[in-house]
Amino acid sequence: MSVFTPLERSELEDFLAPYRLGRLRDFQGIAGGSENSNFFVSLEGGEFVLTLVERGPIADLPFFVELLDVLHQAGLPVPYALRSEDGAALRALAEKPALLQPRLPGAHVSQPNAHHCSEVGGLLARLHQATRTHILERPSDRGLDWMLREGPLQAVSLADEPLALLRSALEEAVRVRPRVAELPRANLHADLFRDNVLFDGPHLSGVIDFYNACSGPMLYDLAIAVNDWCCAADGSLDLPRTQALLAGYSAQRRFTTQESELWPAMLRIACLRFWLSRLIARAEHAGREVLIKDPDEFRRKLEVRQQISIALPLAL
Ligand SMILES: Nc1ncnc2c1ncn2[C@@H]1O[C@H](COP(=O)(O)OP(=O)(O)O)[C@@H](O)[C@H]1O
Ligand SMILES: N[C@@H](CCOP(=O)(O)O)C(=O)O
Repeated sequence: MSVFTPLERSELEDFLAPYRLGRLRDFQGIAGGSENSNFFVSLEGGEFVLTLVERGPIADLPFFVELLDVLHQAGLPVPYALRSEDGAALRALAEKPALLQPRLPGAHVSQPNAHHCSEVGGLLARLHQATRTHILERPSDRGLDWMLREGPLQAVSLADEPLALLRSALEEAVRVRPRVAELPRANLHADLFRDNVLFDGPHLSGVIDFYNACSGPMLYDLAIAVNDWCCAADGSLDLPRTQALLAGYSAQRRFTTQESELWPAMLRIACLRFWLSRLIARAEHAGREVLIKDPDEFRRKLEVRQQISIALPLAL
């Protein structure tokens, strides 16, 4: 599923005129994506992506626009919102909030190697460094409070074995919460999976889909990325890719002792977050034509994260 709101050429032309980017050459709906309607838009003035925001935290769109401006100004390859001639970043099309952004080059990498992971680690550290001194506050709507609220609700539909795993993950989340609150913070992407990163050859050329972005502990963002980019087929951590991602990150920001101590727990918390959100999405969208991601992928990852043998590299 991809385009929830089809567009007529004439309404798109009217919408695009105030950007002063020349005539519309072509446009097409983008097949990937599951939340919003996205279109590749080719104009005389260049290549763009139009997003119609269909769901999610619509009231927080000004936060996303501001964060992407900050990251763009810091030189990160992100899709900031273009302004129309009267300065508007957020406009409306087909009665939906609409944003026009530059189209970033590159393609998704489904089977990353250690080099890709090193680039992702470096990018994530730059994102954190660019925001940590002036954090734009936005609590995550999928943070620890949410996990502790949703976890017990999902528990009722689980068999004994996954239920025991879920209970122990929730108990750990309660135990470590006060220490997590003390970790160094910044703005987080909070969903830095392979399908949100573009590579142009070996070069990381884009990071997209900031709709989970929030403020919070940097270690959480790192755990989310490692859990997607550095896994073997059975969900366990692949040593060369994990070390490469951590080294790419720590080349730009040193880890603290507290982060090192909480690293194993944080990897499990990051599994819990996506296990729960996928369980909820599966129940909500059953039978509908919406991409449903497998919750059991993160149950398996959580199972194999009970023992963590790869430590955070600490500077001597
Ligand atoms: N700025 C961009 N530049 C290039 N491709 C993009 C851009 N924004 C989105 N895309 C493409 O559109 C797809 C869906 O975008 P995404 O933001 O993940 O949608 P959704 O919010 O619906 O999940 C991406 O996988 C990517 O291929
Ligand atoms: N990358 C996630 C999807 C994004 O999370 P959501 O809570 O916004 O649906 C995944 O692979 O599950």
